[in-house]
Amino acid sequence: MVEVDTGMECDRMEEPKVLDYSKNGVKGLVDSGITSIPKIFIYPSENLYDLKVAASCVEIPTIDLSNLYLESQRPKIVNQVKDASEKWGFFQIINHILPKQVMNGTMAAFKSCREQNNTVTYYNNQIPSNVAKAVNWKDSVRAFVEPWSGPECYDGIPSGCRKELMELVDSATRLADIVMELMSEGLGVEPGRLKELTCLESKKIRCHYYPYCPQPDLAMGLNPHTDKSVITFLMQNHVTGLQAKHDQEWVEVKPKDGGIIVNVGDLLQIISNDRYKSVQHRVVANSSRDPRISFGFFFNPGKNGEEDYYGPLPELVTPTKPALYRNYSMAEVRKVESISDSGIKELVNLFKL
Ligand SMILES: O=C(O)CCC(=O)C(=O)O
Ligand SMILES: [Fe+2]
Repeated sequence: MVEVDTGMECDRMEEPKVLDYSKNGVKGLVDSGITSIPKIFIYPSENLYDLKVAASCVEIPTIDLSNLYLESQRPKIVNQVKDASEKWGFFQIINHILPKQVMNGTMAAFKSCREQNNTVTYYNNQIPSNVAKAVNWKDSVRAFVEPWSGPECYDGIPSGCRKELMELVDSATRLADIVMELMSEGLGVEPGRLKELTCLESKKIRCHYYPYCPQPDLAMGLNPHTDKSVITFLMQNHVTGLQAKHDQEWVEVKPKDGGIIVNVGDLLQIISNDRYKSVQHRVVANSSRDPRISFGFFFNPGKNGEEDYYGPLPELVTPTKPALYRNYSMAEVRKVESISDSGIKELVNLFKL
């Protein structure tokens, strides 16, 4: 079963192929042998020009964490993280604490679950009609992990890879702690500052399966968006497709075995009072016969009360650099999230003063 909420007119949903799609996801359509894609996946022609933008040979920064605990090396690494977060909002870390066998093994387990059974519901775009250009060429599952939730929060994940994913989320959280320390130091505040704001406590997990697309120039794997999180970790298999926007160009994020892509979300742009930037990214439709697999781990503040306010860190607000955003509660963030999983700089625009 697939949940689709595109907010689009019904006539686009009336194609017979769409019925197949709702039974067994995008992968089901591909398995049925289609050679042309149903209309609901076709990007309107006025938006297609953007799909053609060639990525230049520029690459997102890669940061090697192997010498992190050598006192002489740490300032250099902090500086790299600061620079990448300010100028790119996107970087790849290597030689970190997550073993690549564990990451690759969990992605392989998810891939084989998608290919073997359909016992879970895959979701697709849940974005408002003014943003939804078309349904994305992918099948995804997700889990919301809150400080108060139990193991049932993983019920939406196929049982064949659930245990592996839960373990991976635990180790990724330990790594996020390290990355947030580096980012805090880069801002010139206490290393534990983001952790103290509970930014490691609430997590959203998305596992994506991007099947082969017979007409990749007409569809998108995932619409251009910025993440609403504080930070996001992305893991991807060997199939390319992810692109990040930098200097008005789409730059291909080349998969590195064992690498984890870190990106700044809207909430960190706000907390850092615009020092760090959330960055648009997208996934082009997969033209390779191999499916593209990716996991997104989104880290968010865990205090949800109407009275728990977040906003630019007071340490970063000065008479010459006043607060650029108002304070907000996570309840307000959740309201926006419940309407859209996607969108570009939605929270940044919403809380801007
Ligand atoms: O599949 C990817 O590499 C990107 C996923 C992503 O950006 C997201 O889920 O927000
Ligand atoms: Fe994203």
